Amino acid sequence: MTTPVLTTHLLTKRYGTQSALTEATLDIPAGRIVGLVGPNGAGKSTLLALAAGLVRPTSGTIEVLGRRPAADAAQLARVGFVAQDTPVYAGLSVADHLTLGEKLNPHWDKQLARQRVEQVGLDPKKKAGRLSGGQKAQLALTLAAAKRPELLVFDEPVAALDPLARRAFLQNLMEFVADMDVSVILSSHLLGDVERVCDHLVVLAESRVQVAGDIDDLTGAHHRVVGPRGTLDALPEGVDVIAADHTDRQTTLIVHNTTGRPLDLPGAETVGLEDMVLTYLHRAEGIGVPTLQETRS
Ligand SMILES: Nc1ncnc2c1ncn2[C@@H]1O[C@H](COP(=O)(O)OP(=O)(O)OP(=O)(O)O)[C@@H](O)[C@H]1O
Repeated sequence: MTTPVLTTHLLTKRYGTQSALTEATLDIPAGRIVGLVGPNGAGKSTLLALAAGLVRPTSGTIEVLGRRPAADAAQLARVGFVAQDTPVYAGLSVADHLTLGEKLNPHWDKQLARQRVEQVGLDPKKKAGRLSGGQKAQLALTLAAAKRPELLVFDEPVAALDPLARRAFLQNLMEFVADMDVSVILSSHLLGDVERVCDHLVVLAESRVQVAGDIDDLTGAHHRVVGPRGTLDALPEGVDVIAADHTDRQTTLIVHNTTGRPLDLPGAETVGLEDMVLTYLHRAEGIGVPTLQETRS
């Protein structure tokens, strides 16, 4: 069996009295492109920093590729991490970055680095400070990729990019991931991007994991059920109500069917990824399901 890419158990990180991540329990299989979504301050960067070994847990456990994050040089080499602001050295040229990468990384893939720079049209002589946001993101991806990691971790890789550059970057990332046999975890505010690129989802809000799993499984297991008021009060065991809205005559529920069997309720229809995620985010904020319609307008 392949080692999971990320496992956490009751993982908690506090800064003083501020809870950044609370009792997160996750088990993410290898080979996925994982989208980590949630509002500002939800704990996404904290989870990624814990995975990269940049910060230590307050309590609970975390393993990345079966080992403690940043346990030693060998473990560091297995993970490529690109922080939120796609950090590059403004005063160094693109070529200088590749030289530095080669010096610092034992498994540096010189050919891959050179090829990618050429393929995405970066001028090796250009100083990184003069690159556009998209080009900086491409350089940061190249540096992380040429380490030949087993896991690439990106904190909001496309946040600074315009829609076209974003699409190009994500397309390029997908092609490259398919070629390289690498797992990816990326955080994003953009559900459309996550839907296009990712096959596994973690929703964080209020420092807690709200829901996690393979996207196809999750969207197949979340349903909107509408029925006359009073008829949906008793649901089968394993069908959890995520949100409920009642009018005088009618009840609308969003349910998570955890039974593994088809949901046998009249009028049930699956909800899309966006509605599912918004339902969890509203629930975390204590807002009911009726706002689903409002959020669309
Ligand atoms: N170094 C720190 N010191 C104190 N508090 C911190 C620190 N880092 C994060 N926090 C707090 O922890 C919480 C989670 O922050 P985090 O940066 O992980 O959220 P996020 O989901 O990545 O947010 P965003 O989408 O805005 O980047 C926030 O309330 C934040 O203020």
